[in-house]
Amino acid sequence: MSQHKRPGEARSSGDFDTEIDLALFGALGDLSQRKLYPALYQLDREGLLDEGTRLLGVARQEVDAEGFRSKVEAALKCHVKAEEMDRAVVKRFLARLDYCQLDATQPEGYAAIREWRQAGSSRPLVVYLAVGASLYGDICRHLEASGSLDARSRVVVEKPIGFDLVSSREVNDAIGAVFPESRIYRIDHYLGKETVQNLIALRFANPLFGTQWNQNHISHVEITVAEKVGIEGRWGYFDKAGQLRDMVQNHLLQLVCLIAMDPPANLDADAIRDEKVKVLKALKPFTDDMLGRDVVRGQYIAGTSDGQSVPGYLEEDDANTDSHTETFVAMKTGVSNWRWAGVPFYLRTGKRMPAKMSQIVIHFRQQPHYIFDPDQRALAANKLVIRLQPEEGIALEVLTKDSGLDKGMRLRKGPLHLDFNSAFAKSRIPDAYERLLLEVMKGQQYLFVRRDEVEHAWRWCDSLIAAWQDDQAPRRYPAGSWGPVASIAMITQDGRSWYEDY
Ligand SMILES: NC(=O)C1=CN([C@@H]2O[C@H](COP(=O)(O)OP(=O)(O)OC[C@H]3O[C@@H](n4cnc5c(N)ncnc54)[C@H](OP(=O)(O)O)[C@@H]3O)[C@@H](O)[C@H]2O)C=CC1
Ligand SMILES: O=C1O[C@H](COP(=O)(O)O)[C@@H](O)[C@H](O)[C@H]1O
Repeated sequence: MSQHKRPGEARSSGDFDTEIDLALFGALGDLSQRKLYPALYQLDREGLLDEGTRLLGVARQEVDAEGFRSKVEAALKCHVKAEEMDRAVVKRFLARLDYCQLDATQPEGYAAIREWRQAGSSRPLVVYLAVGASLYGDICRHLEASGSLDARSRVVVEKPIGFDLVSSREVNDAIGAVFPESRIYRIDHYLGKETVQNLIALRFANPLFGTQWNQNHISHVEITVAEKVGIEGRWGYFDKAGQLRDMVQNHLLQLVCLIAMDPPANLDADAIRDEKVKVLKALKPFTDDMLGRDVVRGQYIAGTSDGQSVPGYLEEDDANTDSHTETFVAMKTGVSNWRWAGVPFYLRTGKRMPAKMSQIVIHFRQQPHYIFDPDQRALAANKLVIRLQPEEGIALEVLTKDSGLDKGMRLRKGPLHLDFNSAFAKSRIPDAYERLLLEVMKGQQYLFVRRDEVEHAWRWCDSLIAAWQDDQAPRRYPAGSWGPVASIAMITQDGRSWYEDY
């Protein structure tokens, strides 16, 4: 592999082993425009796209190659910061693009993909499926039947993989009938986030944490993934899913895995994924009696966001006013093994919360014998706050003596803070999709989800969904609040509270 290039400089052929051709299905959709083109452009700007790399956009709309390039350019203008737009790189990036109009369910158009492949070099083909999962099977089959694939072709698929365990198996079977597991890249974009990756470094490179990371030293773990946005025109999709399927089954459970897993033998994809699967298998299943106590479902009603009035979930465009779909979920769960016995994991995630904020808080146990002011006892435990977004960073809350002659031995809480933006100010923090696309090009799978992970995650969620069948409507919470009051009661019943130093 060669040296890293300067921004704006493309890699030349033979430089390294990430030369690919990319066929992007769903090329005119929201994900492609908001995330994939900006990420690919940034990779090009960083000199990480090989000179010969080409992209074929595939969608149903009738547009010629020039029209397609104009749409992609517009997407870049909209989603890349003005100061990061480099005209020469934009020109080079657009020149890589071509377009193929087809209905992915019909076999006819696929010959054009094979011809596009044959007109290129012998680069491996990466097929990115930025379309609904119901199309994955057809696309894989038609690609194979048309002779567009070879033994090096890879496929990238987006979440959600199915709707439950049974449907996820159908989707995985359909992809697996064409691609072996070693060439399937299931995206969970949280795994591409800088701080999420840092969990591995934090836990396994620092002996300080390695020795403390278990039920002897940790009292409980909190994970909050709060979103400020509402449904954003996605009611049709979201109402069938709900926040449990949309966020917990994938992103939050991946975070639980990275926090709870045992050290892998090495950094190979399967070594890491084997450890994650052990965590998923050890997650406490839900039983009926836990529903009222350990799980809170919520749905937002009208409220405010950034000082503006916003509608409730049932008043959003296309809404069905009877819907019981949850836009918020909080739960107490656990990992039933020696490392984590008796350590609750409190999870919560919701739409239309006051802020976009994702963080993990590791609460360490108190000292066995306390010698300071009894009034300060509640203070006396360390917390490790891992901030995933925004303002990525890690802070360890430690206790020191308050300064001043008149303070006696008063304790004061303060953070040892590593702010990624200022600590690594010279380098831009890349978007998750940049890293994930680069890893696909390199053929590295450690940031992607293996089939058994998806299925164990569904099995656990299915146990909760089954118990919900007879549950009453979700609890209401005003848009712009931290969720239903019951989610606060859920944690306070254990003598704890959600960490609020946002
Ligand atoms: N948007 C997001 O932020 C996220 C999306 N995802 C997943 O990514 C996938 C795509 O989502 P999103 O971009 O939002 O979806 P959109 O509905 O915005 O876009 C869908 C794209 O698929 C194309 N398409 C649909 N049906 C066919 C067909 N029969 N033949 C050919 N092309 C077709 C559409 O083409 P045309 O425009 O020509 O009709 C369009 O380009 C979904 O699986 C979604 O769950 C996952 C995480 C986040
Ligand atoms: O996968 C999804 O994630 C987004 C939240 O992602 P983030 O990177 O902005 O935290 C969520 O809004 C969407 O509903 C869900 O499908």
